[in-house]
Amino acid sequence: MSQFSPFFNRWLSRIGPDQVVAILTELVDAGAVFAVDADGKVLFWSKGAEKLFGQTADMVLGKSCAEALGCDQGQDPCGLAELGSIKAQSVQVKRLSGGRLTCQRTARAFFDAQGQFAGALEFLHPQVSAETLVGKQGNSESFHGILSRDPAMLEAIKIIRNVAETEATVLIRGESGTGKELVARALHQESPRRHRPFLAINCAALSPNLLESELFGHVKGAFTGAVRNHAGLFTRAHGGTLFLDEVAELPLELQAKLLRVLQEQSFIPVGGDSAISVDVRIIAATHRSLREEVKAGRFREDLMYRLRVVPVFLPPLRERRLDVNLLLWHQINLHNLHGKRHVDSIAPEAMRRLLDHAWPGNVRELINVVEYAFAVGRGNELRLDDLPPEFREPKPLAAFDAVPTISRTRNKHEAELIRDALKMANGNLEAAASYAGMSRVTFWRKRKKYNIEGYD
Ligand SMILES: Nc1ncnc2c1ncn2[C@@H]1O[C@H](COP(=O)(O)OP(=O)(O)OP(=O)(O)O)[C@@H](O)[C@H]1O
Repeated sequence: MSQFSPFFNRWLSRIGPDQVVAILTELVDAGAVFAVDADGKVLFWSKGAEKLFGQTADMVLGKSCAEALGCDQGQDPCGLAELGSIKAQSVQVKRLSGGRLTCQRTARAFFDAQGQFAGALEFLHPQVSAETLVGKQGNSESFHGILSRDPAMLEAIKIIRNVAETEATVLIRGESGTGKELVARALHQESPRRHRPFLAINCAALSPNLLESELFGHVKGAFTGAVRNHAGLFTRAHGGTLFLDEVAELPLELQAKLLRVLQEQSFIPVGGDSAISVDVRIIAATHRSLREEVKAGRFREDLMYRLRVVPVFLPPLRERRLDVNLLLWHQINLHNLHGKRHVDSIAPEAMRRLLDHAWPGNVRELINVVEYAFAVGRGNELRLDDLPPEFREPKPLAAFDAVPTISRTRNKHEAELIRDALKMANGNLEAAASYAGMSRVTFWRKRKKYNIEGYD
């Protein structure tokens, strides 16, 4: 279905397309939008771009965008004409006030009827450093947007760093929302293929026929509705990386076809009669055990060995309590940067619930919980009332826990919270109190109460 109503064009010409573009780009908060022509000369420079880079439209219109932005990325700064689109690329741009600013760049090229590059639309927004985002957290680990302090995650990051330079096929295992796609993107960014496309597909999301056509493409007339040739993801990802999410859901017939690409770097599009050669690195991901799938006869053993040359495991968030705090503050600081509310502490009861939560949706769920808290709550403290209902319901007591009193349960959580906070802060009381969402005095008092020593 078209995204436009049949009346859109009429409405657009009544208001004026330039007005609409200017207003639309103003709605994109904290970001710069600009358009360039086929020679890379700036045609449009949004108010956000003026604010972000300190250069008014008068100063840059008609200049080359490389000059306007002061990009220092060599001869072909973008590669955009060749790639067609760029997503979340990290670039350094100059500010009129001096200094350079690291931005995330997303861009889309346009091509005329002859297939010639006809210009592009770009969106840049400041990439805030992990240090700024995690604020009080101190020595955090951030790798291409992956934040973690958990030893198992850091191990996974180490493997990714080492394996990125090679051509090895990587299989990422982890529950939904643990960051499998983020990790796959990081691997691509670290690899020599970083200037080529990174494409992703969820193998569970499409019917077998559609999936085959999406992956391998089809030729005109291959089936009813195939009115023109369609280049599949393997063709479009040539030279780059293809991320196959939920690979365990790939139907058996497509598993054979995938195995062939991995072995021979070639495939035949649907309805085609000749093989196309490609150079694509595969990163696959699954929340299931491929071994179990092989045992159940649902997955080819030979393909499993081809895919899991380097297996990487991402633990669920409930097993990474150190990360819950880190990611919470990361998200809070993101909202603090852009929203009206400024949160600088978390009420102890809220913190306890957050640390105790099972996080079935992992980091994705945590992101949503913070968004919820900023939408419904007010004030500088994030309180229990700001959390979604499932956090506020009283927790059922475990059957084997012979009638523990509420205060005993609470004390246990509180003591654990204090121990965790001290560990995270390497014994620094000020930082530990802030992790636990308590004032320094309360933290000190509770620490005494539970007789928690060390870390000084
Ligand atoms: N360690 C992390 N640090 C920062 N952000 C993270 C981290 N892990 C995940 N995220 C964020 O959580 C969200 C979910 O991550 P992602 O899509 O990579 O998970 P996934 O495992 O691929 O999920 P699914 O299997 O459901 O597709 C994304 O917004 C991602 O940026």
